[in-house]
Amino acid sequence: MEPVLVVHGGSAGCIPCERRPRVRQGVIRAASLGHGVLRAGGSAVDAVEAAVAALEDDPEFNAGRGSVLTEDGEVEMDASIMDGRDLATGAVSAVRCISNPIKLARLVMDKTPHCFLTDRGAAKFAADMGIPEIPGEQLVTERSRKHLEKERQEKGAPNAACPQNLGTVGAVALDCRGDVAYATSTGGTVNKMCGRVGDSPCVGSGGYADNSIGAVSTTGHGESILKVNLARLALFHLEQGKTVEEAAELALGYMKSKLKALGGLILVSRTGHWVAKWTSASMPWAAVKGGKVHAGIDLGDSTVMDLS
Ligand SMILES: NC(=O)C[C@H](N)C(=O)O
Repeated sequence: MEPVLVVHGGSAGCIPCERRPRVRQGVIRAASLGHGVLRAGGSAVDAVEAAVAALEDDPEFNAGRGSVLTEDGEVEMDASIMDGRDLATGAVSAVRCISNPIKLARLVMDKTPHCFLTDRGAAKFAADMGIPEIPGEQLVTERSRKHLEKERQEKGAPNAACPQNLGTVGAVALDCRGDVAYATSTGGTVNKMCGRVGDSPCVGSGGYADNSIGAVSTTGHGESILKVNLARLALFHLEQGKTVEEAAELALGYMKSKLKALGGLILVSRTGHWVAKWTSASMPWAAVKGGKVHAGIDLGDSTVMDLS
């Protein structure tokens, strides 16, 4: 089976010109890294974890370092991962002071009888697993501080139709054995209440993976994505015989018509067809398949180059 790896860097409004090359490089680097895991014979789960961990380490994205801040000026992160072979899943929410929430979500999947740990319990589990605690400040960037400041001044309630929270990250993969997986990680929405949990750690909303259908990772207004179970909805349409493009369009279209909410998703089918689709102004994405890297940010700006 020809392996496929697709990543996204979050549905967004307009991305300022000076950031675009760094954002573009970030998604291409992560997709190439994840695809390298697949080429070396690694599993889809290992590949999506590696790709998302790379995006968490990149301060350009709203996940790990670079996460947006809560109303208290702190970083609280959510993440989830799923293995399409057996529907095994691991998720964490409201975690602080660790570099890679996606690695903790993976450990929840692999090492506990549970699917989802939160807050204090997740922190204790991280310590038990030997994950180093880092000062929360290390996750905070100048950009996220300014973003919170601006949001406080504007006192805007999160607007479903106008996503400004660039950067939730996600990956989907199909490996050489035909197994699929997804991973999604985020700092959530800027100025969110302490303890707010979004869609990203919720299986069925922030992502889904099932070997008999495919894998999907979503981004956008979390409360809306939760209400429509966006990830599972997209896979439902695929299961019903729609193409990956149609399934993505139908799921995002439903969320838009029902809730006036915008977002985006990446999807890979069990047969290796893939799509990156969004209804927001932009969504950085990159895909690697058959020696080619495809990437884009806005509608109609996608490029293809040889994998180096
Ligand atoms: N940008 C995002 O995708 C935000 C994320 N879906 C959340 O609401 O937590």
